[in-house]
Amino acid sequence: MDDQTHQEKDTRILIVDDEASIRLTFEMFLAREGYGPITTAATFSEAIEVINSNTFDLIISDIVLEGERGTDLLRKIREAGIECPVVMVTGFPNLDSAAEAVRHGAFDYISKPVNKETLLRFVRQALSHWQLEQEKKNLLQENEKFKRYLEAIFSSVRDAIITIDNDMNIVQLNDTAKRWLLFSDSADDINLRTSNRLDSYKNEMGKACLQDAKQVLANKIEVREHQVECRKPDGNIRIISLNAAPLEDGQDEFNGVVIVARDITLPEPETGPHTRNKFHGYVGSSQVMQQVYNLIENVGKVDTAVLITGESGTGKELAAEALHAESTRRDMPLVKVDCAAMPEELLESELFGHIKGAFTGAEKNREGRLLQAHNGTLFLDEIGDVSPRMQLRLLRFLQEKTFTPVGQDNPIEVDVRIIAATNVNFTEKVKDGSFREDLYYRLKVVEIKLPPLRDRKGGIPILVHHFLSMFREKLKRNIHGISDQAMDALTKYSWPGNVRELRHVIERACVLCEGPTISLEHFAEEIQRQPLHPQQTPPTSLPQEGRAALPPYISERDEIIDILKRARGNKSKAARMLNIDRSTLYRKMQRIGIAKDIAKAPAPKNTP
Ligand SMILES: Nc1ncnc2c1ncn2[C@@H]1O[C@H](COP(=O)(O)OP(=O)(O)OP(=O)(O)O)[C@@H](O)[C@H]1O
Repeated sequence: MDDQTHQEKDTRILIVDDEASIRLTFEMFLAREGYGPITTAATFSEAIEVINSNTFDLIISDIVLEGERGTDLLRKIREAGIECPVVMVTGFPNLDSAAEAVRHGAFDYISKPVNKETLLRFVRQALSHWQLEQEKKNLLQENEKFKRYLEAIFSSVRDAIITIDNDMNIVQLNDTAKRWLLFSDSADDINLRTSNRLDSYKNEMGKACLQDAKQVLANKIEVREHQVECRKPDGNIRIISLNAAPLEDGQDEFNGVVIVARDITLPEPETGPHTRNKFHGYVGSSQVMQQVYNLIENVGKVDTAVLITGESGTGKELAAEALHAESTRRDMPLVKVDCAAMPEELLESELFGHIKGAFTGAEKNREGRLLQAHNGTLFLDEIGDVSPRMQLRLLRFLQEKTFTPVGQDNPIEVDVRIIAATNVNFTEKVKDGSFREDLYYRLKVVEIKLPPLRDRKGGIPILVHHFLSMFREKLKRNIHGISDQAMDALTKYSWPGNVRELRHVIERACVLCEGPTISLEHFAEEIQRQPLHPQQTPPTSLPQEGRAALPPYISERDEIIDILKRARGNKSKAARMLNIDRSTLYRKMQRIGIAKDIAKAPAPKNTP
């Protein structure tokens, strides 16, 4: 340390000695070197008094003070919380007590007689030591403050943050991360169950973190936007997007991985507080899907016939599976028959069975599907297409609970629950006489109507993420997300093939996608075209009036703001232009965060 440093002003030194000559000499030596202000005290009590009312950078004290001991003074100094260095001055007979003073925290001791050079050398050393101590203390305080600041950020962000060392030990994780790793919304059990090994967390979040951490540790490069479905204990799923990056210190030392995860689940419109976004094989949380789930749950338990209606690909087979799973018959067989897939005679023996020799080619007895479904459920898909003769046979079975295999005389009694599905308009068929009205009512004791996907477009993002996760796993692709434009196109497309078509589109995109993000180019032309040619969008979307002047890739938010402006803030008119009802418009505005007064902004100049 440079001497000059301590010879500058404001080096406050206290000299305690009962010999006036020593006090004076020391003061003179030090003052000449530029130290100061210098205070002197002749007695123990005088020293205590000045120590209590001043601060010092250095105290030089005789070890013997007219009956009192310098070591007592040292004790008093430390008790008062004063940390500056204390140098003891001692004569030969007191060397032991001086050494003891050092053990109790004195910086050092100087043996008498003390010449100028020795004194100055000790003073320099003590002060530079003191300065180093002060710097260390300030640094520690700064570090402590910074740590607390980081901890505050760490615990107040809604994202989950986890840091992991090179051996997969969790170094730090915030409360959100704990909750997601433990699937618990209760903070109470967090501390009880947390482990510091990342691989001990076996839920989707834990597995995804582990996978990303391994990848970062192996390649030392970032993993971005890894999206996973995480199931909460209540059955709801959240879409979590993970970013994992190498944890490096300033010197390019690799210290592990930092993972930041964010819940990117998009709220579906019309969801309430007790909504489910997953039910058996279904994904979706719109109001209409809630009704479907509730109906399946309630009807599942009763043994009535159920008719499931809906366009192709809306999930009718899923409904049949869910109904069976909800029923008391769940451990018995669910037998499925696609009535449209075979001609009448084949269907008859498929359903009712036949005995050997019943017709040409019937070489042995065949057990029908009805018999196979005994005590279980028979799912008759595409029931709208069956012939009048088969309709009559089915009606008899529903009335009598018995059937007769082809070529047999004796009826067989079975206990089978019938679930039928159709994608044709039954009322038309009944009206034109191609389907028996009596059978229709027998089948339709309860009807479950599945909405086309174009009528519940809010459900598209969650389905997209669901299928993305599914095919990422299945095809072993490293796809992490989907671009906004691609998602926009998917939500604008009319989906004539409903969820099945969406599933195929995502599967195809995953096959074609070589990078981490699905984008427009991975879709067929008719889907890509959507945002650029809004007139291609389904009839339930914007009518021409609202669309004509909208730019390409317009978002739902821009679309609504634009229409609200055109309607000069009149929500009923805007809702009409958007082809939705007023309450849906309000909900959308609330969800997307459009302030009510935005609508009052002046209409664009080019609007009529
Ligand atoms: N809400 C949904 N969530 C997740 N997957 C769904 C949903 N609806 C349908 N699917 C999936 O879409 C595909 C088609 O569903 P399903 O076979 O049940 O439709 P369907 O109405 O019976 O069709 P079709 O009338 O053509 O037989 C299946 O892979 C099914 O798992």
